[in-house]
Amino acid sequence: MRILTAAQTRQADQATIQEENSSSAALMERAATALTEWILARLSPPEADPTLVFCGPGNNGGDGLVVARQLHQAGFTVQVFALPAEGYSPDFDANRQRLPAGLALQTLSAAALPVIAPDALVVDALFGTGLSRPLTGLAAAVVQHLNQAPARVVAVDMPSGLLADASQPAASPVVRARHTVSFELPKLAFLLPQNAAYVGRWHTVPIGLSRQFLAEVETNMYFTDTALLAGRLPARDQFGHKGTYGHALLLAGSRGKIGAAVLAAQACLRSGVGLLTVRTPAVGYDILQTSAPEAMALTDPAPDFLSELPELTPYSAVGMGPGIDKAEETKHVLEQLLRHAKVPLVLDADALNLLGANPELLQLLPADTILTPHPKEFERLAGPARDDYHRLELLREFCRLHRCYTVLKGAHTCLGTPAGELYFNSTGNPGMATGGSGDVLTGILTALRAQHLPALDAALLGIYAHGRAGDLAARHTGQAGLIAGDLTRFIGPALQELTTPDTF
Ligand SMILES: NC(=O)C1=CN([C@@H]2O[C@H](COP(=O)(O)OP(=O)(O)OC[C@H]3O[C@@H](n4cnc5c(N)ncnc54)[C@H](O)[C@@H]3O)[C@@H](O)[C@H]2O)[C@@H](O)CC1
Ligand SMILES: [K+]
Repeated sequence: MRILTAAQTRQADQATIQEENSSSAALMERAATALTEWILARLSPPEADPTLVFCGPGNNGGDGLVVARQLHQAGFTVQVFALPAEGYSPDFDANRQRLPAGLALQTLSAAALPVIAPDALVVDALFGTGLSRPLTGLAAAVVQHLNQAPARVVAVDMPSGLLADASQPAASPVVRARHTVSFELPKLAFLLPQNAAYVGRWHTVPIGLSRQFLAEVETNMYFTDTALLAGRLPARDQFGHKGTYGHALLLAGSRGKIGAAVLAAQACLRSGVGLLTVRTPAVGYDILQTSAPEAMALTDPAPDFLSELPELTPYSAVGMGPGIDKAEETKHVLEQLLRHAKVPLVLDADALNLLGANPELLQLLPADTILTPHPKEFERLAGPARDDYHRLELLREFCRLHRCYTVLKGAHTCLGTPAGELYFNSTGNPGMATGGSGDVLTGILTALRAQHLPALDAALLGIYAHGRAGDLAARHTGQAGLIAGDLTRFIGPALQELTTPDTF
């Protein structure tokens, strides 16, 4: 699905209203009802006693008034408060009129902010996508008051004070929500680690925004879900043979890190490749032949690290990096690979650190190479970022400049493309923050590229399947107990879910 800016979200609202020939009040009622239902599905009145709803002067506040009315009607003990303002939005005013007699709107004042009981449910409807400047004065004081309360906060659409798609102004407070319930689509802000403490756990509720608008709006940010992946992974050919599915080469491992080569190899084998050859230094030969017997082993003349590039003709894709060393000889292997490879490349780990330390090598990167840095490795490639938003700008620039696909690994792994698009992944869990997880990803991506998938499809599918394998594995191991080797067992099922079925 697409990720919209705040301005595009307003356009989506308008397009929906026009398409349905309805009104913004009707859309507000629908949106707020979806949010009320989200609460009612989780809490009954005694579990949310009292419920305090804090409203701002705009349509986010209007949503809050609707939620307050509906929860009151559902038997919750509700108090509803509004920030004083010179003017309120028309839909706010209309919903103020609709508050039932037993539910009076109280105006907030700095001198008497309401006491919030520890087990209260707080609905934060102060500001949503219309926030246009830093919070100051009473609005800031109310946010700080909510943040000091030990209550459970549910934010309507956005935690108040957070901008949907841009860096936070310094010193502007933001509500720390336990849950954020967003209308229809996630906001960019939810996907960045620096906002996690404000957003809490986020959820989307459908509000029936115009399908046509959402399908056609021009954006360069996407949230990778199964709909976005549909049709990208073809079913296997009835008459296919191992030659049909490519021959991958992995350049991996050094003394003490042959495990990385093994993990990448196992993942590659589990991702549908026809043949796999793994080139390790001599120290890796026995280990690899024993732990990944389906792979062919090719030994480098050096005992402990890679020192020579093998003949590349047999291979349909090459992955380099898992467990390698930063030795000068290995740098030479990388340079030769970049100069001579005529097939797709995947670069990871110390292959990226070698690129970072020798930026002249970046000029040799073949177009459509996939790089898989974590944030620290990315910093070595593209320089330090001021914050998560700036890092995304650097990612866009880097991919454009080097015509490459860069997989910035993290909770919502972000794929940057040469066209300047950003794709945020939707699968995976914190159990995957464990050594070897990245080696598995490199194996998957190399396999998909070896099978002749375009770089974008291979990257999107590989990242998603890697996370999904982690989610499936964690059902058995728990998150803390998950190790990278567990992922390899679930790559097959994850890819199977994504495979385009044969249709009649
Ligand atoms: N437009 C629509 O049809 C719909 C809008 N919805 C809701 O409307 C929200 C957006 O509504 P709005 O565009 O009215 O915006 P908001 O309600 O987020 O905020 C706008 C109001 O806050 C004031 N304001 C902005 N920054 C401020 C600051 N720093 N300090 C003090 N006041 C400030 C503005 O002057 C304006 O009165 C969404 O987040 C969502 O909750 C939903 O009801 C769905 C339908
Ligand atoms: K809010």
